[in-house]
Amino acid sequence: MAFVLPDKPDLGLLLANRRTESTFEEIPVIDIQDAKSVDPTLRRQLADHIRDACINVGFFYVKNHGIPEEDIANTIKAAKQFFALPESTKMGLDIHKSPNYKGYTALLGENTDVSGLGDLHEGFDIGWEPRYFSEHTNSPARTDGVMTGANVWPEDLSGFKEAVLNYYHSALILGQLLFPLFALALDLPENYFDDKTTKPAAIMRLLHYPPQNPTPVGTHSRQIGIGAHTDYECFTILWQDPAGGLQVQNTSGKWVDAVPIAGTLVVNLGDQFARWTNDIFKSTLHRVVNRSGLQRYSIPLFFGTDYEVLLEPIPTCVSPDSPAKYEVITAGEYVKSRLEATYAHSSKE
Ligand SMILES: O=C(O)CCC(=O)C(=O)O
Ligand SMILES: [Fe+2]
Repeated sequence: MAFVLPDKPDLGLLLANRRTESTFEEIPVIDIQDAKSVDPTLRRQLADHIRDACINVGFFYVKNHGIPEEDIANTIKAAKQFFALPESTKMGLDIHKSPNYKGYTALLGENTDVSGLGDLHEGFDIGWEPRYFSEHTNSPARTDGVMTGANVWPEDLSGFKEAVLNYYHSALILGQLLFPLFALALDLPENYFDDKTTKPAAIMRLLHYPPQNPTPVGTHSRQIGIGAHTDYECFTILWQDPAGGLQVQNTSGKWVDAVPIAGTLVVNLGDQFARWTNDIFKSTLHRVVNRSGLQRYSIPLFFGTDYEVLLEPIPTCVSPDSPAKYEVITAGEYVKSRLEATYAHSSKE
């Protein structure tokens, strides 16, 4: 579905000058039901809303996202069963044993904010599963260069793998729907990312956050659910349960609650998009503090370009006044270096 852009000779300056320092108090909710409309005006309108969110906030909720509620419910049920397993069983799938960070992360195993003392969550990470996808799609065999590494799965947890991969597959479809909208939001042809996302590079996590003790007023705990960080890939698709606790920092430094809204998912931009756009799209700092008194579960899926793609600034996002800020490296090298830093403190080597 090609969308013909009107002539915009000043496009480069126009986009590069879109950089904003505005702050925000709320995270917008965007209905994406027109994402595949045959009417290009509706797609353009939707992309304009997305652009506003991307240049001002870096976060938005999506309504009508298309991931079946049943897939979500089955995956959360599977996550609860997995995290209830004995620690020794989960440690059999220790992420440090896997090439490229697949498997189980114990409580405090990650330290997302280097000034923190470890994150109060446990997690389970997967990526692309070749056998499943060759049965379900026509995707060719793939290699992931420096990010190559097979998934690991718990034994004897009936239905776990199917539930998790079903959700993963649905979330990938949503991601593939969003890429053309991000392209339009950048005044690029809708298919701009097609040849850069031929074999979705997406890591998905199941996360479990036990409730944390209240911190005395005026003090800040150095152990929270997940320390303040930005994500590494282009964008994250996040399901969060009703317990709440996700917070997003605005440009004034205030933490704004990303309150769970039933029927929506949160989408936030990551550092790959900040690099593509020379920071015109915001990769916004966020964290989780689970003060609900409840067990909290969430499912982030981090969607980036193919791992061998170079993260080069889009020409219209640089100008003499806004020169390129970032060294050009491949998506795989970039993601790998960020994962190494995150897990460095719990690495046994
Ligand atoms: O659990 C959440 O709500 C957010 C998780 C997150 O920010 C991440 O895993 O990068
Ligand atoms: Fe994150």
